[in-house]
Amino acid sequence: MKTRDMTRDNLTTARTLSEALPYLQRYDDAIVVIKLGGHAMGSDEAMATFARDMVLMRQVGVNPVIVHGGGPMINQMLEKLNIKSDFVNGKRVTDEATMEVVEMVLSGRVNKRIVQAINAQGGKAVGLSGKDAGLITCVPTDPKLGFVGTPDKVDPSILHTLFHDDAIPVIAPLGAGHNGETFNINGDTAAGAIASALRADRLLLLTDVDGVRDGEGNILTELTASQIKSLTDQGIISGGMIPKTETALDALSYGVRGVVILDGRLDNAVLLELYTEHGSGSLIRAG
Ligand SMILES: Nc1ncnc2c1ncn2[C@@H]1O[C@H](COP(=O)(O)OP(=O)(O)O)[C@@H](O)[C@H]1O
Ligand SMILES: CC(=O)N[C@@H](CCC(=O)OP(=O)(O)O)C(=O)O
Repeated sequence: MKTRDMTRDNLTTARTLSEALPYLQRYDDAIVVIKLGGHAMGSDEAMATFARDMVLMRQVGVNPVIVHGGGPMINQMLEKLNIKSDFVNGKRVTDEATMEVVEMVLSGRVNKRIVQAINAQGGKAVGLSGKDAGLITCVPTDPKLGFVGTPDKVDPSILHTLFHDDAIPVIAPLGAGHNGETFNINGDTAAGAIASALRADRLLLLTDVDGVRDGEGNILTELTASQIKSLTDQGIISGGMIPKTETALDALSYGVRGVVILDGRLDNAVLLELYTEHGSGSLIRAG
């Protein structure tokens, strides 16, 4: 994507959609999948800025698809209900009671907060989960993780219908099982599966760090598959960063053009990545 005289300054000082719009080149029918992690969801003001960016992208012809997380919000609700929760390699061990809470929190409060924020900015957001319209069908990831699912089949036809109708899909990371179960999918994994099925131009993983760090704590602005493997083997990539880098490599192997792991708490994080010369965060490309 090229920039038309877009700088960080004129983007972040634009107060209204119409002030920012002239700086954004049209990019018709590009598909950009954005994973908004729970840690990247900030105040109502930060959510409004994110929502404004989504509406701007749609206005210049891009089809944004938002896949959200909500791990911290699930934790809060589980705590209130006195349900203990453990993670293995960044994935929540999910029994039946936990699954119920995960679905209520993700498909309910978290999904609708994003939908409402986008609609308040003049967009037409539609909230759904992977269970709607056969979007994501799952198989169990590992019997030890309970109802944690790995996407087995993704049918993105509902997303094309929404694009055609000028709508912005907002997707909660849940999937249907082959036997009527509900599965909890790590948000990054769900975003990667959707980006792959859509052959997206970009997958952006928004989180609470400014990229992937090496052993000395420096941000790696570009990363290769072999660096990811070596950093993971050394334990430098750990916890919640594991599903992100795994997702990046999978998505690239399915034809997604590039994956960026970046700080979603920055103002205009998505537009700065897509429209400024240097972008931000860690870019992972094929090859
Ligand atoms: N090498 C690394 N570089 C950067 N962050 C890392 C690394 N290894 C582990 N992390 C951790 O991964 C976290 C991001 O994952 P997670 O908490 O699951 O985010 P989100 O909720 O946004 O999906 C960071 O806050 C950081 O603590
Ligand atoms: C299987 C699994 O771990 N699912 C996640 C789904 C939410 C998520 O991914 O949220 P973040 O992106 O905010 O971390 C969970 O239960 O927390």
